[in-house]
Amino acid sequence: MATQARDIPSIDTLSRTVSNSFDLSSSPTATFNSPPSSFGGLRRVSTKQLKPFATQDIKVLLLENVNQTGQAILRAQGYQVEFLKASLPEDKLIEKIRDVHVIGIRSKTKLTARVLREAKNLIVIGCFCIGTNQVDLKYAAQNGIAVFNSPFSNSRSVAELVISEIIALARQICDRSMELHKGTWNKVSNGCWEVRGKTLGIVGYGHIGNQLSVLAEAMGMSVIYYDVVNLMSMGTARQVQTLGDLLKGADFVTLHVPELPETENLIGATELEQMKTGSYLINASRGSVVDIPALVNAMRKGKLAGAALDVYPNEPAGNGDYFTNDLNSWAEDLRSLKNLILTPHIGGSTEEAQSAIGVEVADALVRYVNEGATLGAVNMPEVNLRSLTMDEPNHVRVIYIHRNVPGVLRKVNEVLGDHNVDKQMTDSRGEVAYLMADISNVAESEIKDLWQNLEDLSSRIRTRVLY
Ligand SMILES: NC(=O)C1=CN([C@@H]2O[C@H](COP(=O)(O)OP(=O)(O)OC[C@H]3O[C@@H](n4cnc5c(N)ncnc54)[C@H](O)[C@@H]3O)[C@@H](O)[C@H]2O)C=CC1
Ligand SMILES: O=C(O)CCC(=O)C(=O)O
Repeated sequence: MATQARDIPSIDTLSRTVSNSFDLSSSPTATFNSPPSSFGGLRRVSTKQLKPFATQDIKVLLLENVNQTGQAILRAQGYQVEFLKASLPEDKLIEKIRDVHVIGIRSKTKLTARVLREAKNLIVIGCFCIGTNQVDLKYAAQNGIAVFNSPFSNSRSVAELVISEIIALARQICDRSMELHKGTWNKVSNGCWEVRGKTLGIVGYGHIGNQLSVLAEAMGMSVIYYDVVNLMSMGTARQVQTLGDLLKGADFVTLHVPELPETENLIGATELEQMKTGSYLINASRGSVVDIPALVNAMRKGKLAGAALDVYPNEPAGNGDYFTNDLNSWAEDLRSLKNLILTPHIGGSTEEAQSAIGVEVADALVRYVNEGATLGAVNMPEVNLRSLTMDEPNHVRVIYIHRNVPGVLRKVNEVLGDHNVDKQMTDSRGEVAYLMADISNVAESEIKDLWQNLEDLSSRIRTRVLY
């Protein structure tokens, strides 16, 4: 287990001053941590803003043009926020990540074990997107770094892009438009179809697949779907038992699965061969899901009448003229194909989605940094306690992320034992467990010892004491 840098500053800087207090209506944590109904309804209390360090010492690095809404929330906390429009190459990322407590990324930045090993101060990662395949989630958890994402704020945007592509492919709109841009009038109906009455096959019937299902039926399409789990159908959609059944039955096949070892090249030469002649393929999931040379082949042979790709195995770090063979060896082949829509990973790129994602992920980061709450984390157990209040001035919140091995709780409670444990919650996820306890009557002079005693336990991954 790598040794992490310590979260806690010297006792001299451990001030008990609560410089910002909020009442229930203005606290950034109020809606999240309001007392449960078992506490007798909503009591108007002043929640205490907890501090692991002075908030202005928290360094945040935001990459990939994270939306302004997210930046504003983080800056309002007083954190130091550095914002960059593009992602960084690995060497530059390693240089920068050494210094920061929080990093915000989108789908491009790869937070591998090699990068995270250098991130000695990092406590939390915010993926301002749905996919988290770009982060080594296991390594992060084993090293006490929580990861948050936005599980559905851009689902609708992706579904709407796909709907537009279904019609655009059926009518060859992009080719006609490109021709006319070049001055050529080409009025044809050959190979152009209505979508009404056609069958849409959805692979991966999650948040995006569901939205798409409803929209497609509203246009008069029949919907079939394939998923590795049994799921309730929307409307009159029908789940099929195998991918082969879906490929054989659909006029349009659209992919909405996560990037996993099992989904790599999910659609290759064999699967393309199973599709109906003259059908269409759409991929707005991840570039690894389709074997692109096999797709080029299927299109050249006329097996497919068209395709739309939004995602690619290698994507550029930022905007510019990068869609060439230097990045992906088959880029020129793709560019030469007819009725092939190529978009630069914009499925989730709408004002609505990006602004909602900015708020959702930034809020989760603030809750985690300031209060230790892991609700919504994708790699840690979900743990939360109601907020400490201003009526509890000598309370501290202990967060102990540890290896999930027998006997830890006994040892932790021995350390906490001289104090009153007001509330405590612990949960585990695989090899990692997360304990949160609010303890009372802690003198300022005791905080550092408390922290040190927990750090000295052999099961420790990371200790934070918020006060
Ligand atoms: N192009 C873009 O801008 C965007 C792309 N995405 C991608 O779309 C993916 C799907 O997003 P959501 O619908 O929100 O995810 P989700 O998690 O709600 O749904 C994914 C579904 O795929 C199923 N699945 C997993 N492995 C499968 C397999 N081997 N075969 C068939 N089904 C399988 C799951 O059971 C689940 O129902 C994301 O993981 C992300 O990679 C997401 C948002 C934007
Ligand atoms: O907007 C982005 O950068 C990524 C969108 C995406 O692929 C996701 O949300 O998983």
